[in-house]
Amino acid sequence: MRGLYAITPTTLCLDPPRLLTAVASALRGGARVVQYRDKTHDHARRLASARALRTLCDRHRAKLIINDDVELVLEADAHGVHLGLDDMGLVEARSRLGPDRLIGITCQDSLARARAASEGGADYLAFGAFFPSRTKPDARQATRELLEQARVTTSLPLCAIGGITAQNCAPLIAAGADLIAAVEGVFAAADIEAAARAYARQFG
Ligand SMILES: Cc1ncc(COP(=O)(O)OP(=O)(O)O)c(N)n1
Ligand SMILES: Cc1nc(C(=O)O)sc1CCOP(=O)(O)O
Ligand SMILES: [Mg+2]
Repeated sequence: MRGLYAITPTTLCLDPPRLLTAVASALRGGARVVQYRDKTHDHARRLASARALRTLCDRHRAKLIINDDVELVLEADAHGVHLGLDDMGLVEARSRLGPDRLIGITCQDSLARARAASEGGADYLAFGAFFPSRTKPDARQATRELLEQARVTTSLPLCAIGGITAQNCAPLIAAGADLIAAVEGVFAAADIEAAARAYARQFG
């Protein structure tokens, strides 16, 4: 797993045709992972969108990760789930999803949490927020030095998130980030494909 990790804004999820058009643009621009992050509870719409996103991601050989919702991963046959501190625990999620689905874990600014997630069988570790984020203004802040420390302690893919743009992500990649996750930097752009391509270029 390496490259741009594009995360959908909830507002866009309310309009499935626009969501699919926007995600298709991000994928054409080179996004390698897509996270369906929809904080609403409209199960029918969420399931239909997740299924359509899986088909779209397959077409681009990209991975579809579902935010928070392990059961939706199974229903939509997505590639995996992203779990934070308030979500289902890693042990229970692994037992529900089996060995082949991906599980990403939020570590915020904690190497201890990263170690526990790694030992518990996570597939990638997410650190953040590296910059102020309008999507999540209250996110804890993480540093580039923390990412460097994580890099020497694990070979799992490391994901950096929080206020990351194509212009500020290079030092994070140099510090060891395999995945750069972004919401606003991709989906608030007037030209989503070009925005995604600008991130993708940073991976060389
Ligand atoms: C790639 C990635 N990293 C971190 C998060 C944050 O997850 P979480 O702390 O569970 O917060 P919510 O996204 O659920 O509000 C993420 N979603 N993706
Ligand atoms: C969903 C999320 N989690 C974060 C964390 O630090 O765990 S920051 C964040 C929001 C990322 O959106 P943007 O790219 O618009 O800042
Ligand atoms: Mg969560």
